[in-house]
Amino acid sequence: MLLAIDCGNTNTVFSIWDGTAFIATWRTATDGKRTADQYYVWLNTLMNLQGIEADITDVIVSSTVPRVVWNLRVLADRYFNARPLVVGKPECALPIDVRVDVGTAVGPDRLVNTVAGFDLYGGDLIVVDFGTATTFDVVASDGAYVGGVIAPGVNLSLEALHNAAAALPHIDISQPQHVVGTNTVACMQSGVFWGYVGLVREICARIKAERGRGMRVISTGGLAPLFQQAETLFDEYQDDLTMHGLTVINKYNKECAE
Ligand SMILES: Nc1ncnc2c1ncn2[C@@H]1O[C@H](COP(=O)(O)OP(=O)(O)OP(=O)(O)O)[C@@H](O)[C@H]1O
Ligand SMILES: CC(C)(CO)[C@@H](O)C(=O)NCCC(=O)O
Ligand SMILES: [K+]
Repeated sequence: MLLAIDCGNTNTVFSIWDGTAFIATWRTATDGKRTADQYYVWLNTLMNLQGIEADITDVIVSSTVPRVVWNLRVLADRYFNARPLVVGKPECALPIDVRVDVGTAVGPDRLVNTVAGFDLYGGDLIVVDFGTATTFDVVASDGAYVGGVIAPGVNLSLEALHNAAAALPHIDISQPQHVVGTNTVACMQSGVFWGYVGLVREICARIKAERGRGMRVISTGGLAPLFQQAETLFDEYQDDLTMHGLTVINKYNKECAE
């Protein structure tokens, strides 16, 4: 079985893939100081609690935080006797081209989302991921990653308001009843919620115009459904898009090795 690890700047998600389905998914806060032993105790406890007997033979990692990779490598080696595939490293082959400026290191999560989007929906896509940052990945007709857009994440924007302005509280995002807020929280929610609806719509429209073609918009990330409820911004929502991409990349590398 495959242990797929998607490490973002805020959260790290572990999923176990049995070759057909994900049999378990667990989330923890990303922490560069967590050791391999700590990861294993945590994973093993959850597996036992849920009665999951997983014979993990392969490990694949996508990490936007370089310093956690070392401990995840030790986890794979020490506890699963596996040499992990790390997306973005030369030994991890990708089934897509990456067409960006020379010397540019594209975030591995964006490459994985591109692979997943192309696998599920074909080419000419915009993949929008609502994580720590809100990213837009542009997928060409042949599946290549050809660039994109990075905007501040929804929660990051709310935190920035709170951190910078003494009178603004820490709040969670939700869809406000009205655009015109009549209290501080409603004003902040309106600014970020409707601001984001506009941001997504404008960026997708400009990408389509710049590329001179229609493109399907695929969304992923915990906050995408909240936006989709209010306005039709996306053609498809795929909750486990990044995890799906990791399984595709793992399979591709196994086939290449044969
Ligand atoms: N149904 C939901 N309603 C509201 N918020 C949610 C829901 N599901 C998840 N979230 C929140 O959405 C956020 C986005 O989750 P996601 O895994 O896409 O990115 P992240 O973990 O914040 O960022 P990164 O992947 O960069 O670490 C998380 O902070 C999570 O708490
Ligand atoms: C933009 C983030 C933070 C989104 O997770 C990540 O993909 C990243 O660190 N990217 C590196 C820069 C780039 O993708 O061009
Ligand atoms: K993510």
